[in-house]
Amino acid sequence: MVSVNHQRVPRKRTYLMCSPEHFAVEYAINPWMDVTAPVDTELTVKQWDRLRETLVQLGHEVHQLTPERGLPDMVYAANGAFVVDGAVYGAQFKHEQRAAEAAAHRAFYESQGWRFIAPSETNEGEGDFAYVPEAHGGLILAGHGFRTELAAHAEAQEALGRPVVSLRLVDPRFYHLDVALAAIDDANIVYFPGAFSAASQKVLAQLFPDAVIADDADVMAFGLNLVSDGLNVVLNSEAAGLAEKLEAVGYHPVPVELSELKKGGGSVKCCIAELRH
Ligand SMILES: CN(C)C(=N)NCCC[C@H](N)C(=O)O
Repeated sequence: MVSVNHQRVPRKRTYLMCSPEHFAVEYAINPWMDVTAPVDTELTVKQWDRLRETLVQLGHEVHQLTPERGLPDMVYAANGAFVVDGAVYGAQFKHEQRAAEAAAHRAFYESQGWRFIAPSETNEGEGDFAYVPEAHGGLILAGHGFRTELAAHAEAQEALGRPVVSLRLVDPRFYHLDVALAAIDDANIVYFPGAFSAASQKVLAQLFPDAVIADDADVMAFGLNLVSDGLNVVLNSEAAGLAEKLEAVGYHPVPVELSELKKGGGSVKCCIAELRH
């Protein structure tokens, strides 16, 4: 691949994470979860700590949500809400096993003085919503097909006052938008076209002609489940091919190992909610 000399500028972020001390695979609500596969809790906590330290070393602020016993998926903090311009659109989980997580997120945001909008439609927060602040004046990309209902996209638009572009996910392995698409800076994205319907692929190609296009190996390695500050892209260490593609266009890949959390069907992004003032 040809190396391009782009001047990428990082922007300091504020994140929310939730420690995996109660993480386990006790039920299977996505194709990646296998209740018979053992999880090493000590290693999970170690890998998660490393991820948190990586963000802090990159200069970001990381808040923590208190994990609750009996909510083994609470570590996937990105699913609890979607925050844009200081407003918080709360989650309403599809599966009852995760339903109680929504209240914990709401309590966090309300205790910190954020403007919280309670949802009446099923949606899984940043799992299915991404924000690209400088694309077309500030665009919300939203996934539906497996978890978040289409009606939640309209509700989010009313709650947050930004245009929402609905994208249909068609492959159950990529059941959340954030497995198949990520903002890599304030104006551009990386995505795996095969996760989307043909019409949604056309929409993405029209809106983001310069997007980085990921392949099968990238998405299967959970590479797109990343967080970026505009320069540094923190992503699963298994996604070496995607790291190379991003480096070739001027980003700085920061690989982290998250093998244990992949057993629950998530990686870097799922563990990190962005708090956007
Ligand atoms: C990248 N993804 C998919 C996320 N945003 N969240 C992971 C959620 C995993 C959880 N076991 C579940 O199935 O809900």
